[in-house]
Amino acid sequence: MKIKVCGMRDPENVQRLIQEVKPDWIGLIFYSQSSRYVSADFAESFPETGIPKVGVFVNETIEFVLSKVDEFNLSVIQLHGNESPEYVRELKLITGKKLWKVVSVGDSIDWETLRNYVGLVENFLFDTATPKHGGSGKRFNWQILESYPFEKGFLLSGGLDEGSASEILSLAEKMPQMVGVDLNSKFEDAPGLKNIEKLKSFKNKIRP
Ligand SMILES: O=C(O)c1ccccc1NCC(=O)[C@H](O)[C@H](O)COP(=O)(O)O
Repeated sequence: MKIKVCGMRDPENVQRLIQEVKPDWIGLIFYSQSSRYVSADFAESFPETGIPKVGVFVNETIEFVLSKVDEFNLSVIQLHGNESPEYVRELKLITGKKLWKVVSVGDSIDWETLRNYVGLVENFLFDTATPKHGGSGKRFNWQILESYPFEKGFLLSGGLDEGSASEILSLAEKMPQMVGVDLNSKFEDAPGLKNIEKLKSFKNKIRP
């Protein structure tokens, strides 16, 4: 089970994360209305981690995404808005990067709508629907995922906390397509500042 820690931006906090937690991905949020927004000023102070960086974007222009891919040496582009399959196809052609499409989950999911993305993205990421797009700290009803009809991998997200570990492992047993989890606000002392002890404890539970 892979781990993405999202919403990082404090250089010292990033260093501790790399040394003590060693997640599989580090998420940087390029959505200006997020309290975890990574502005251009961070590019120079952001340490080179050796861990793949995932850039999170919400309905951005391709030019903006390209500029952040270059500035921050991003490995993965996470699309967290209403990006169409046509947009995703164009971005994939231009950047050649791995793309993750976020599915904002409310009461149900229309699997047919997702079918158009299957050949384009590396993974889906299921997160709780919220007007702020992400970082809500709220869980959705994971039972909805049990009818997931694709072989395509996905990450689970939305309000995951230390107490979620055993339920996550049970879900992963039922769903081999689940490649990882995305951790954010429930592991924070302040927006963009992660609690390293909580993350270590969660990682030990999920990958003892
Ligand atoms: O975290 C944010 O502030 C955010 C805002 C707008 C779009 C995406 C955002 N976060 C991206 C993520 O992938 C989060 O990890 C995901 O939404 C889960 O967050 P949480 O519910 O706090 O665990």
